[in-house]
Amino acid sequence: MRFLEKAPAKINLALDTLYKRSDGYHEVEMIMTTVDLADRIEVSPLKSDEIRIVSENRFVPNDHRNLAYQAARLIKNTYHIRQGVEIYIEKQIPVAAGLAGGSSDAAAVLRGLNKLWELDLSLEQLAVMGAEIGSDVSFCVYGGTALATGRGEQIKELPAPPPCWVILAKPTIGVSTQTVYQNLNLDEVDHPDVQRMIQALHEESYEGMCKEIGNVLEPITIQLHPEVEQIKSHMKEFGADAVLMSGSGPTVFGLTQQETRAQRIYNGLRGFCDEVYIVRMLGSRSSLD
Ligand SMILES: C[C@@](CO)(OP(=O)(O)O)[C@H](O)COP(=O)(O)OP(=O)(O)OC[C@H]1O[C@@H](n2ccc(N)nc2=O)[C@H](O)[C@@H]1O
Ligand SMILES: Nc1ncnc2c1ncn2[C@@H]1O[C@H](COP(=O)(O)OP(=O)(O)O)[C@@H](O)[C@H]1O
Repeated sequence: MRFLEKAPAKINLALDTLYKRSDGYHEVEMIMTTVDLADRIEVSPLKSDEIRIVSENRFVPNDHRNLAYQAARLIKNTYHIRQGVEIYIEKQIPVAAGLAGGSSDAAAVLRGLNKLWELDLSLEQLAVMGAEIGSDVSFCVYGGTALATGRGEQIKELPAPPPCWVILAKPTIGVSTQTVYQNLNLDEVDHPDVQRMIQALHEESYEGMCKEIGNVLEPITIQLHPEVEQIKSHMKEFGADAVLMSGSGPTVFGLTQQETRAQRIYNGLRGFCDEVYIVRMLGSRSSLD
């Protein structure tokens, strides 16, 4: 018996940091939503008692460094499972992009192994386990749209954003989340208004959502990698209604409600950037079923 799970990428519509905690993490307020660019995860039982990672993507580690491996090890040890598992990862999400690819793979493994080993755990229980692997894994267990607080692991469901096209453009640089956070000076932060973004989502206001997007990590990554600013400028020139970097970057996303304009932005950006995608927001949690 094998189980297939979709592992969608996320974007941060808002990312605010409140203060640095004594454990070294930042207390955050983030509005996250999944998009239909997804890895495909397949979990199947092995006769030998081992965790085997299989992926054709050369940027994805096939050992304990893989977040999918860590998820399998955690659930296996917690519930004293003696059976081994092969985890096949078909990678579609660019790696180290600010799109939570690794976190979403880990979340998909938790969901998949819950089924394979008939553990009958709730999403809440899986999300608590996910937080041990990384700050974004809990959100990825649920998918959909949510307010994430704490260091990112406290999840509160929000209404789906108004329908629109999302153009993703990833420059050919990798960004370390840790480095970006290390360079953040909390005294110089221009805070987005997360409450007004939540209100815009409740009001189903596309204009409100575009107005309130903001990410305190964006200026840090731009300072380290000025090409992010260039991509932002191009997206605006080609007609995106709102443009923001996702997470710690370097992927930039642009929003539009018009399909022809989305295509124009996509075509225009392909001249500057190798990895460009047109996607839709998945909206609500049920899209993972
Ligand atoms: C910034 C965000 C926004 O969605 O996304 P990405 O750019 O990684 O996609 C995430 O919160 C990233 O989550 P994740 O990638 O799971 O990070 P973790 O492994 O937990 O943390 C990596 C490092 O980032 C810093 N970190 C992370 C989260 C947080 N709230 N405060 C922090 O200071 C810490 O230095 C930590 O050691
Ligand atoms: N399953 C995985 N897919 C992608 N990257 C992974 C995975 N497991 C571990 N990693 C490592 O995690 C780091 C961050 O990757 P990723 O999750 O794609 O980015 P981000 O945290 O920016 O959203 C990379 O350096 C990569 O080597």
